[in-house]
Amino acid sequence: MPPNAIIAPSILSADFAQLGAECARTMDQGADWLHVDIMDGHFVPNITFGAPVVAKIRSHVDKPTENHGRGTFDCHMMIAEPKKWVKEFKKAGCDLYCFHYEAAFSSAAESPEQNTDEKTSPKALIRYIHDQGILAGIAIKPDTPVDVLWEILENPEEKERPDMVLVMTVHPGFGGQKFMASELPKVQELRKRYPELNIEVDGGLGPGTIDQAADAGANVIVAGSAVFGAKDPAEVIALLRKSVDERSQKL
Ligand SMILES: O=C(CO)[C@@H](O)[C@H](O)COP(=O)(O)O
Ligand SMILES: [Fe+2]
Repeated sequence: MPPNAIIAPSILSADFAQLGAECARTMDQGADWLHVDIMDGHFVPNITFGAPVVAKIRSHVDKPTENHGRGTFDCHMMIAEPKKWVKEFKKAGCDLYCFHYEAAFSSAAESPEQNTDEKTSPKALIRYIHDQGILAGIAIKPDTPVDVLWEILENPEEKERPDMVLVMTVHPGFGGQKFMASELPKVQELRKRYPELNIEVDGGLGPGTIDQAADAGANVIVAGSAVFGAKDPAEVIALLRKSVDERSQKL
């Protein structure tokens, strides 16, 4: 059976003028993790905020007492140079550093396939993140086939294997976009091969789309506009959790 449901509201849809209070309130409403979207204006056509803001909001939410525990800061790094920022985000309070596969290779290579530099490979970056004492996640955009992950997930070196895979269900860059059901076969394939893996979906998740994602096998659910735009965010969080927990029993 897949791991338990983890509901991770994306604070991209929160009121940025009151971020600390918004984060604390969302945790009180039943969130497990907070999903923190970091965008640099290069990897994606949008800019959010950096480590100093993460450090400030960290003080409004209790640190998790165990890996993957309540209060985990799940930092989704939509940035062109993921290795450069690991230490700073760890210092700021990031618990799970999720970088994009597409950004992990040396910037000198024109495409991941051209990269032959082991030091800048995804597995080297995962090892580096683990060496800082935090969890590592790897994300793929809609245009990236899931097959690129097999080699990374099958690595016999535990330190070089990710703790979570994020399958984007929108093109990264903005909240409030339409859910892409076309990405769900990636989740199905991942779940078939890795029954115990934390598989996160991000983009367009809410009451109308959760059942499809849960049926495919996703257990970590990011929801921004569906939670922060709801009249009753606690009800939406509970509904997302119920869908995942019920459906995961049938997988
Ligand atoms: O990473 C991203 C967007 O790039 C997401 O985390 C969004 O912020 C999710 O927002 P909704 O689609 O749930 O509104
Ligand atoms: Fe995200």
